[in-house]
Amino acid sequence: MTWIFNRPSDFAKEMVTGFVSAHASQVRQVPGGVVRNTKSRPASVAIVVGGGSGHYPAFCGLVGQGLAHGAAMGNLFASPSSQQICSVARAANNGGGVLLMFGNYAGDVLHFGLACERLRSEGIPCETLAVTDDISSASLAEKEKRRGVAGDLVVFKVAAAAAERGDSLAEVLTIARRANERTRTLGLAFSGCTFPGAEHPLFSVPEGKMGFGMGIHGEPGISELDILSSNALAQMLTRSLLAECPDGVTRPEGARLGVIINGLGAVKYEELFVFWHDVEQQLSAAGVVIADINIGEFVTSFNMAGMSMTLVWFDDELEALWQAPASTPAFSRGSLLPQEPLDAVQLEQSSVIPIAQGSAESQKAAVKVMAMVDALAQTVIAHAEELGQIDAIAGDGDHGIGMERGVIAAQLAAKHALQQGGGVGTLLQCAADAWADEGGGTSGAIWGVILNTLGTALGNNEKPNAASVAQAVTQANAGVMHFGKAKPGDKTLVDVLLPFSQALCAAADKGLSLSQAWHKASDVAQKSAQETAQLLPKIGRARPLAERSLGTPDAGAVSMAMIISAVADCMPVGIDQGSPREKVCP
Ligand SMILES: Nc1ncnc2c1ncn2[C@@H]1O[C@H](COP(=O)(O)OP(=O)(O)O)[C@@H](O)[C@H]1O
Ligand SMILES: O=C(COP(=O)(O)O)[C@@H](O)CO
Repeated sequence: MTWIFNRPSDFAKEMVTGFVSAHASQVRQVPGGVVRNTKSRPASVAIVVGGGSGHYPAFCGLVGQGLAHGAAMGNLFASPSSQQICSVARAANNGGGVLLMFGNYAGDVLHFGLACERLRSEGIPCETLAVTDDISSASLAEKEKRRGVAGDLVVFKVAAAAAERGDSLAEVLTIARRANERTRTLGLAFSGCTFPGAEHPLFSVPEGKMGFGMGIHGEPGISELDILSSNALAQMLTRSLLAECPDGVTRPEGARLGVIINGLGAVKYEELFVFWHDVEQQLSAAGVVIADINIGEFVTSFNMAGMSMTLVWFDDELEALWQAPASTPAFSRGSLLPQEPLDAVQLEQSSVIPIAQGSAESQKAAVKVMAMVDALAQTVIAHAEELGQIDAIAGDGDHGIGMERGVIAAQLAAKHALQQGGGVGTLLQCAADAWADEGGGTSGAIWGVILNTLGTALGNNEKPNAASVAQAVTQANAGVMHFGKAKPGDKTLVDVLLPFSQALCAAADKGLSLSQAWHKASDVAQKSAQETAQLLPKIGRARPLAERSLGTPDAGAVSMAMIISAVADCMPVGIDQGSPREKVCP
């Protein structure tokens, strides 16, 4: 459990504020995260890392000279939003472009990808790299699908040292990719983690067992085994890691390796030292050269009991960059002359965007849309625990928490837009940004896209009708598929949104009123959500354990259907009249 907190929902924000004030000589807070508080080499590439909170020292603890220039921080186990990432990247930019780096998680990939596009459109050269060191999360043949865990540190550090020596953005990206290619991690967990104020652990491991290969958000491992002695664990992890030599290395004998023994939260340093004593013997017996060893906490899983072991297969350049000096709140090596502190600068403030006024008709419709937002928020909040339980079957169990955070923020932002005279379009767009910002994770990014597209399509002039809503939902679905790359049948919310949009279009074509069309399409959505139980996930957190999810519907599909149904309940059938029309959707 978590012992020290105020309001659970304030935990991540208060943690960053406390961290910054404790390390003010090295870092300063900006909207969305932290940046170095010391001057950087002018025109050098800025390394901006990030991801969910709850993984300290990832990610804010790794900001400082010789390592990251900035860290974008989301809520607990939820990626930061693209707006938060852009804000940190702008503050960290030294004029040499920005490399965004993160672990390969769906939410991070979506939000950092979007941030990269935005930064480029602002004229800031930008690239992304998703770290993929966790060998338990996908086979070698599909290594681009692997998750990023403690290897994050290695890839961030190598890239930062290359940026520090003056490499261009393209050169930094190349060396970071090589570091990622040559870094492998394997971990395990003995018990789950419990968030502040939560009554139950987010995930758990059966008593006396260990989740071999369990991920840092509790993604179920490859297998559940009886707990072994340190010596047996060392044999198992060393053997598995050495079995995968990177390209260009034919055998472990003689290879120079960097080793990281990483505590995942509740395991003590003393235990890690016992484990290392056993690993060292295994590595020596295998004939490798132990070029460097780090033991401690580098990427954690909040208060989960577990540990991981990372091997970095050095070449001369990687080893030199890894060994280059660095000084951050949580990771230091060598000695560095402290850089001058940054001048007090005008930092980007969370921008207050003026609310575009809606026409009288659209403002009137916005009142109804507000009632729908209230209703969907109530539904999500009431079912948050159930959504988390569905997500925990093969995912990470945080779908309910993330959706709850998202809808509460969306509700507040929508109310503000309505009070300021916004029409339907503005109300939905404000709700979209707030949802993406506060919800984070994959669902935050996706719901941000959905509401933004609906808002843009419906605008602030006309009263929405069956045809305009059907077209808007069709565009929203296209946006989600383009952005998230999920296809029908991949077991995601697309398996509800697509048939829903098609049914809505068909009903609008027949001339049904908006409420009639929505009710009809809602029935299709409910059925489609249940049908996802028969699908195997091909994308997202649940993919590595696809079989476990067979028989259980997809969490995002279920919440999507719930929301559609809550909106339907706000539309009494038969009140507004429709009339036959031209074909509404392509
Ligand atoms: N690429 C994608 N496109 C659309 N929806 C997706 C995609 N990946 C995952 N999802 C949806 O997101 C849901 C999980 O949301 P959430 O819990 O916020 O994600 P995370 O896995 O980041 O914690 C899944 O149940 C699925 O419906
Ligand atoms: O904690 C994380 C959240 O990832 P999502 O994809 O948003 O669930 C991740 O940032 C850790 O690196």
